[in-house]
Amino acid sequence: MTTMEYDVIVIGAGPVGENVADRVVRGGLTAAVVERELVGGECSYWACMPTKALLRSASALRAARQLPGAREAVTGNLDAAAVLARRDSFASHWEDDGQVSWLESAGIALHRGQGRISSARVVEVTGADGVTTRLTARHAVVVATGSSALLPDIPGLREAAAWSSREAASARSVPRRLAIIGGGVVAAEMATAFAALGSSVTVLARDGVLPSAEPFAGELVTDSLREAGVSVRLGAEAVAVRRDDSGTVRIETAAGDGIEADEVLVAVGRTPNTQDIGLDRIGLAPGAWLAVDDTLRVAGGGEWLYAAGDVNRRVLLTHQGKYQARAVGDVIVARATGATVEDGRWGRHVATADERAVPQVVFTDPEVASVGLTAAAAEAAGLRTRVVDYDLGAVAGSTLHADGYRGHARMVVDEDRKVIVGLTLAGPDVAELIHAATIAIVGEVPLDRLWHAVPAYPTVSEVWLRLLEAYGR
Ligand SMILES: Cc1cc2nc3c(=O)[nH]c(=O)nc-3n(C[C@H](O)[C@H](O)[C@H](O)COP(=O)(O)OP(=O)(O)OC[C@H]3O[C@@H](n4cnc5c(N)ncnc54)[C@H](O)[C@@H]3O)c2cc1C
Ligand SMILES: NC(=O)c1ccc[n+]([C@@H]2O[C@H](COP(=O)([O-])OP(=O)(O)OC[C@H]3O[C@@H](n4cnc5c(N)ncnc54)[C@H](O)[C@@H]3O)[C@@H](O)[C@H]2O)c1
Repeated sequence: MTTMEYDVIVIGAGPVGENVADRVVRGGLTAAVVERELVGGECSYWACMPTKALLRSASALRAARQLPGAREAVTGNLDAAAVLARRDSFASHWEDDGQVSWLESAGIALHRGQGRISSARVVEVTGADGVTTRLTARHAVVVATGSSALLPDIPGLREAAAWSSREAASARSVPRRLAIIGGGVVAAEMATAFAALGSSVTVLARDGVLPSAEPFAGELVTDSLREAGVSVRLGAEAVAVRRDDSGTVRIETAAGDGIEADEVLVAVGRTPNTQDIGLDRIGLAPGAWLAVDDTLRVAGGGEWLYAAGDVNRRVLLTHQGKYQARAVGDVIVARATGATVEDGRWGRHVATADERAVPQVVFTDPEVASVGLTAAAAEAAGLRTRVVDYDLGAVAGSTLHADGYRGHARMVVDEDRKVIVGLTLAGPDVAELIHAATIAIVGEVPLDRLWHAVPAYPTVSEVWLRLLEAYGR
């Protein structure tokens, strides 16, 4: 068996693994990434990029239709084939040569195949040809293997060839009828996308729509899905699924209803890609999420083992995973070179923003942009809070932005420290507004000082002033 040695070995070349490797190479170490599918991972080919491409054209069309003058210029409907073609290009036609070239230019070695840890600091890579190469790491092994769609234990689901988010994101055509099991982020975004593309969509949202967001966000998205013709069944639970000989899928609910569809998408969360990566060889449980400390070192895994991105379950988002990648890359370099490790709160080598300052944008209609804690999460965390709500449609900038602009804003204030701990905006085009709130939360900017951060007139950002006025000085 061929053996090769590097300073750092990263298993998984998704957005997180690529960034870990880049960071350690920039720090002067050598690095190899191991990838069994496409360099770029879930995000590039089956998640963030293709799904946002599926949503964007419909969003632009909606925006034009909300404006007299522009509305009259829109003469047709969404061209589904053109949307799918644009999506194909954003998924790089499911080819990774562009990302492989980037790895080469960054000085990162690539080993294609399934990576498995065989002992401390040793990873064996089995390629498609069955040939195994042994890689040894002088300093660290980083698990960045990501996650896969969870298939719940509903009888008949597997046999019915249910779609996961992968099949939805890479769909070759638009099903006439699409049923979706789940009400979270994937379900809400894909219901929005496929309804706009022409599917007749039914959502079985057992636990509600966007249940982890502020309640008003889920309510606004539910209303708009229903206006778009989607059947949103709150509280409905699928208990059996069957595809008949004609290809029709029949879903039975706990309440005894039957729903027919041409495809069924299951979107009920994720499971870690740790089943077959050799965890049993080092005393860890295969198939489990990998718990890590703030420097991303795996609990019980030895000082050489780290895990970053989805696989450690801290936050299942690309931008947070890449933030972890920068921290873990830098801390590996620091430990390898004997430099000081800055692992205090907000230190260079920790991912503490994961705790309380995570931004997320859900690209539904309306968009839901949030950062930090919801009112309920802040209360559960024991904070003494005050919640301030404001009608986003009443801001001058919003009325200009679109006729009939509908939206809502909520600010959660920690009353003991007089700082914002959470902010949620739901409304058309709010995605680009959320970073101001992230800065306010991470910077722990006191409300008294925020009064001096004056939003420009007439923008939607004036909601900041309105929220402060509603809070009072
Ligand atoms: C439908 C959908 C839409 C999403 N949209 C967004 C969004 O808009 N914004 C956002 O921030 N996040 C979004 N996410 C989440 C985002 O996709 C993930 O957080 C992100 O991909 C995690 O990156 P990662 O590198 O940790 O894992 P992954 O992207 O899953 O990459 C892991 C890589 O490791 C490889 N691998 C696994 N095991 C092995 C092994 N043993 N050997 C070799 N290679 C291996 C895999 O093939 C894969 O390439 C979305 C997720 C889904 C499902
Ligand atoms: N725009 C974005 O940022 C974006 C978009 C898509 C996905 N993502 C990421 O991908 C991850 C996965 O998304 P997801 O939507 O699969 O998970 P999710 O955790 O957002 O939602 C899953 C939903 O399914 C429900 N559920 C669980 N088991 C169920 C069952 N047996 N039957 C019916 N409902 C059930 C849960 O209550 C939950 O509401 C998310 O954590 C998210 O971070 C992000």
